[in-house]
Amino acid sequence: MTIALVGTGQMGTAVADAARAAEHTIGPTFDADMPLTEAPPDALSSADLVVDFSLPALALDHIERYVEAGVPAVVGTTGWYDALDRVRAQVEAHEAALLYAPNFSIGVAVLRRAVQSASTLMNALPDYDAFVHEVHHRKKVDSPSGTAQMLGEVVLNALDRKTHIDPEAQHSRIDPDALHVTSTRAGAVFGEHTVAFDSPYDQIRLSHAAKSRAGFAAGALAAAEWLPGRTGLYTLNDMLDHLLDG
Ligand SMILES: NC(=O)C1=CN([C@@H]2O[C@H](COP(=O)(O)OP(=O)(O)OC[C@H]3O[C@@H](n4cnc5c(N)ncnc54)[C@H](OP(=O)(O)O)[C@@H]3O)[C@@H](O)[C@H]2O)C=CC1
Ligand SMILES: O=C(O)C1=N[C@H](C(=O)O)C[C@H](O)C1
Repeated sequence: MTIALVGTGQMGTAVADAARAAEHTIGPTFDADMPLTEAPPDALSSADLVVDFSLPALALDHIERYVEAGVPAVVGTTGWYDALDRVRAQVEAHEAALLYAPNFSIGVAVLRRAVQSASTLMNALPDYDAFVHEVHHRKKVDSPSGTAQMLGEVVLNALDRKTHIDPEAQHSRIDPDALHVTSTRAGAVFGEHTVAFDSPYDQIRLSHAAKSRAGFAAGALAAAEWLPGRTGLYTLNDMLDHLLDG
């Protein structure tokens, strides 16, 4: 398969390494020096699929281009999920194929299921408060991380006593109805996510820590191999549900 890469930074490099190791070909590549938005309309025509790990601010323009060009796209770039309904409408109108995930690590997909189960139990246990915390490297441009937002929504949807996510630093007491989702940026941390449930008696923590970017790249490559031949808007969970649950 010939894979076009949009974004050749930390993740684009990891995906290229994984793709070459699996004997795929890296086709056209785009970055700040060769922006996709300024490339000719047929710039992706030699690719079977595009993998996008670029900048949150560019994601929607890139997605529009993939959909209109009819090239299947795996999108790892975070920070655009408020526009999900618009993207879904674009994908459906063009019968395009797009798979996105805030985190392509299979371990995070397992964590998500564990958080879902724990949160459902916690709904009946009002002594437990909940919070989400994430830690990433200093170069990360968006916060909270896409993964922390996703995990926060899983908790929010299961806990009737939480009405909204509050991602901001607090300068006064937090609203008890808010789910506090916080971020730390330090050093070269690949990505750590914790969902915790805290009671007067104990604290339960569900955590994932990436050891490198290889797990994200492997998940993105698995998605790239799964998507061609399908149409619609998919998440990594749809793919895993299909592979694991049949
Ligand atoms: N879903 C997942 O599993 C994961 C998602 N991510 C997300 O992926 C995104 C990228 O992360 P990361 O690789 O660490 O970031 P980097 O900053 O290392 O890479 C960003 C890339 O975007 C490129 N870029 C900048 N401008 C343009 C443009 N106009 N057109 C095309 N490309 C452009 C940069 O180009 P240049 O190199 O020339 O500056 C760079 O190659 C983030 O949103 C991050 O949150 C990260 C890890 C895992
Ligand atoms: O920018 C990163 O590095 C990462 N971003 C993703 C996110 O925002 O959740 C996934 C991973 O944690 C690494």
